[in-house]
This record gives sequence, C-alpha cells and structure tokens, in this order.
Amino acid sequence: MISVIGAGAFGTALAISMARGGTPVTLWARDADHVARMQADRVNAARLPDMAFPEALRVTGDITDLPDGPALLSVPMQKLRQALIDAPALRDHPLVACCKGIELTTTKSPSQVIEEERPGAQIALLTGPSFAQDIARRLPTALTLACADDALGRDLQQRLTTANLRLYRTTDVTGAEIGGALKNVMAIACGAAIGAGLGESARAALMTRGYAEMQRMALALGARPETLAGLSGFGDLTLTCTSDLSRNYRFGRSIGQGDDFDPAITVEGAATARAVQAQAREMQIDMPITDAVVGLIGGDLKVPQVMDLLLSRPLKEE
Ligand SMILES: NC(=O)C1=CN([C@@H]2O[C@H](COP(=O)(O)OP(=O)(O)OC[C@H]3O[C@@H](n4cnc5c(N)ncnc54)[C@H](O)[C@@H]3O)[C@@H](O)[C@H]2O)C=CC1
Ligand SMILES: O=C(CO)COP(=O)(O)O
Repeated sequence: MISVIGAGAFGTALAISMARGGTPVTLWARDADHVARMQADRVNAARLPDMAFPEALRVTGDITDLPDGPALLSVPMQKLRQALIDAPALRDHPLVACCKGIELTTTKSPSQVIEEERPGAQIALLTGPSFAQDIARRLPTALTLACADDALGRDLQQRLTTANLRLYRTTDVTGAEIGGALKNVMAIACGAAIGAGLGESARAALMTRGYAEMQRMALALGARPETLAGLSGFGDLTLTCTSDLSRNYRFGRSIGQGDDFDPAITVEGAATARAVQAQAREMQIDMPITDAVVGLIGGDLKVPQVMDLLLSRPLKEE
C-alpha cells in the first residue's frame, strides 16, 4: 500500500503508474472540491486530463485516512514543511520526498526539512528525469531512489518500481538532492539564453558550466561525484535544459523573450536559485550561473549583461 500526498502533476502521475500494477494507492489532496471532482470523474482534469485513474487508485481529502506503507510527499519544495505540519497523522510512514529544490528560508534540502519536522523518521528521495505526462502515458522512465539506509532503500526500490518507472538506488541523498535542485536553476539559464536568441552553442556551454557548479556545491557538501553523473544530476539536467515540457526552461525562455509567465505555474528553480546563492556565499563557493539566474529573475540583470559578465570572467582551466 502506498500513499501520495499532493495531487499535482507529479503526485497524480506517480499514483496512476503505481496503481496500474494493482498496488492499492491512496492519493490525498487538500482541496475538498478537487477531491470531489477526482472522485466523481476518476481523472485529475486540472493536471493530467485524459489519464483515467486505475481501479486501485483511491482519492481522499482526509489525512487520517492513509494506509500504512510509504508516503510520497509530492508538493512543491517551498510547501514541504507546511504540508508536514498540516499532516500530523503522517508519523510512522516511511516518507519519500518527491520534490526538487532547497528551502528558501532555511537553505535546507527536502530530507533535512523532513528530518527537522519528523526527527528519526525513515526518509528517502525520489528524483531524476521524468515528466509527469510521460509517466502517466506509460512511457519508459528511469529515476533515482536515494536513501541513506540501504535496507530501506532496497525495500522502497522494490515497492515503488512499476512497469514504466525503473528505479535505481543510491545511499547518496545529498548528491541526489543537490542535482535535482540545481538542474532547475540551470534550466532557467538555458531557457533565458534560447529565449534571447543566443543559440544552441550557448546552451551547451551553460549546461556544461552549470554541471560544474552542481558538482562544486555537491562535493563541498560531501556528495559522491558519480551521483552527479547519474540520473538525478546529469540525466535530469539534460532533460530539463532541452525540453519545452519543462516549466523551469519555459520560465527562463519567457525571461529571455521579455514575456510574462503565469505565476501560478510551479517553477522550483526560482526560489531555489536564491537559496543556493545564499548557501554558496556562506560556503564561499563560486556559482556564477546561479548568481546570473538570481539577477535575471529579480530583474536586476538582462540577458546581454549576464553574457558580458560570464564572458568577461578571468580565463581559467576547465
Ligand atoms: N511535474 C513534473 O513533471 C515533475 C515534478 N517534479 C517535482 O514534483 C514536485 C511537485 O511538482 P508538481 O506536482 O509538478 O506541481 P503542481 O504545481 O502540479 O502541484 C503541486 C501540488 O501541491 C499541492 N500543494 C501545495 N501546497 C501544499 C500543501 N501545503 N499541502 C498539501 N498540498 C500542497 C497543490 O495543491 C498542487 O496540487 C516539485 O518539486 C517538482 O519539481 C518532479 C518530477 C517531475
Ligand atoms: O523535474 C522535472 C523533470 O525531471 C520537471 O521539470 P519542470 O519542473 O521544469 O517542469
């Protein structure tokens, strides 16, 4: 039995994929109207229209109505702490963070926020390259299941793998979290470059130097380099920086084109860029692309200024 907390695009896609194999899945949403509509229509029309719920998927708005077994926390990173505060019934479940980012107010990662709110809980992270639409459409996807406790990680890997969702395991939670958080920042940078007409070569340079920033921060925090080279780092960076399906990439592109962007759309990289910048400054780590993204989002910098700043940095070894 599996619970999914948050009926956004990702939570709904995971619930559909896991229930298709016959595993009983309970999808919890906080909005009563949304719950009633999903129960009546057996579809999440707001996020994944046309993706019918399998029989084994049950929708509830009652947080005390969750079965035993792992709970997948599928809410935006900046809402994770509040979701845990609002869900005191979630206590003995293994908690699997499904969000990508760093908390702006504390510079904590998903697992650190969960540990603060539920000291001693069994904690894991599900991350990696996957669009909700692809998972729900049964297209093949491969993700990282990160868990410091290898025995728990093995158990969750077995329970959460589905016919189209293949999970690879790691105990390097820090590496997986930093990869997932920072790839969104780099996707905003790439979107801005493409939106401003700077071309594919500029995007490749930003992805590669962005990857160097991801590594610099992750290794300083004790992560393993091979984690950054895996699905949660390189894999997700590639997907997010090159696909129109990515909201972070599209947000960046709107900045590059000087267009407005719907503030209701979840763009994890925006708050995370500011959180990472603060953390990097404290740790004295050089993160020029992250700095540029913060400047672009705040309106302090325009794309041509950013390019001048990045291109005029002192020449150095790769
Ligand atoms: N959409 C995608 O393709 C993927 C998303 N993710 C990650 O999943 C996380 C969630 O993203 P999406 O589902 O796409 O966002 P979304 O915007 O589609 O949905 C977010 C959901 O969280 C709910 N929510 C917000 N605050 C809450 C709270 N305090 N308590 C309970 N529920 C709350 C909202 O009502 C909404 O249903 C993000 O960190 C994202 O990076 C990861 C992989 C793929
Ligand atoms: O994390 C994702 C793909 O792995 C989804 O990316 P966006 O949040 O940019 O849409």
